[in-house]
Amino acid sequence: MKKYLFLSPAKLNLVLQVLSRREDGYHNLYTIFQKIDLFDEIEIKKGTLDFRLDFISDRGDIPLEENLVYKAYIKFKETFRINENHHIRVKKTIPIGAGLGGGSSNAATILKGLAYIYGIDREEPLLYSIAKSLGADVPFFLSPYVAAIGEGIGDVLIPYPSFQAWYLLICPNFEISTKWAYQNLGLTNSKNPVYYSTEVSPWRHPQGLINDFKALVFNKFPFLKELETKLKTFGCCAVSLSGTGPTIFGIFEKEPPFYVYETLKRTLKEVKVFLLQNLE
Ligand SMILES: C[C@](O)(CO)[C@H](O)COP(=O)(O)OP(=O)(O)OC[C@H]1O[C@@H](n2ccc(N)nc2=O)[C@H](O)[C@@H]1O
Ligand SMILES: Nc1ncnc2c1ncn2[C@@H]1O[C@H](COP(=O)(O)OP(=O)(O)OP(=O)(O)O)[C@@H](O)[C@H]1O
Repeated sequence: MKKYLFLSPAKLNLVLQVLSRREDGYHNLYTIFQKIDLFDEIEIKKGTLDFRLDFISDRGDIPLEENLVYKAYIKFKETFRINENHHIRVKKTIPIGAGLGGGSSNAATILKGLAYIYGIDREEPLLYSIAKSLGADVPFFLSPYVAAIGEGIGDVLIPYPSFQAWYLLICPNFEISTKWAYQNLGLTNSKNPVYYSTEVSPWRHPQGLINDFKALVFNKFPFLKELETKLKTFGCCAVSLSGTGPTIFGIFEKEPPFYVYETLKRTLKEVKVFLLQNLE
């Protein structure tokens, strides 16, 4: 029985602008995605007698039918007519519902992993269609890009440079529903995006790191605004919210901020703190 191990990375939205509402209930975006070195582990055992999913997470289980790993697995098997069974083990490290795209990344890793195992080209358009049907963030994780501009619902990808940085993440231990955030944004008019050049990092851009969910989310959870203010006092060159939150990240360009990391870990309660880098 053959066993394969895959890493499923998290993302940050360095920039997230919501431009217009669409007929299908989704929104058109201009976002900058960045993959970072925080990973879930996914092990796939091929040719087992039955199917099994072991989901190891400190937040408890997710009902099988709702798990994006299972959804991706079933869609892959149906599309490519695979009859074999598998045992899948997912070890979560990426906090769930944190704005880090963990579920979307797991789905894309299952698609990429099974494509590898069954010799299907990673560029196969059917893989992209499955990815899009699973969620707006999944195509980015399926793509080979470590950083990309996402347009459309986030699925139209243009490669973007992966600028070197240290990312200090603070992840409060509650979830923010993405659906709730989009529904409560109250977007009435369409707008044009602020475009970011590839010449300088987005945090060196004159407009800084725009995230259109900040006002909504900070208003509902003032604790996040406090975290942002605290991070700024530690001398990072920019601070923002990832996705619809609740993760707040600070950027340090030159030295790894070990002291700040240790201080925040020691003094903040009910949060997880990570010191990470961009994938290259
Ligand atoms: C917040 C982000 O993570 C930023 O990258 C994404 O925009 C959300 O991506 P996702 O979690 O993969 O989103 P999905 O699972 O496809 O959609 C969850 C809900 O978010 C809303 N949604 C999502 C993406 C988008 N471009 N417009 C939306 O309005 C929809 O109400 C949808 O019902
Ligand atoms: N394998 C999975 N890992 C994490 N969450 C999953 C998974 N499968 C389903 N989910 C569900 O998806 C929801 C969003 O989880 P996820 O960790 O992807 O959130 P997120 O990082 O906020 O996503 P995004 O930034 O894409 O909006 C959770 O409420 C969770 O129950």
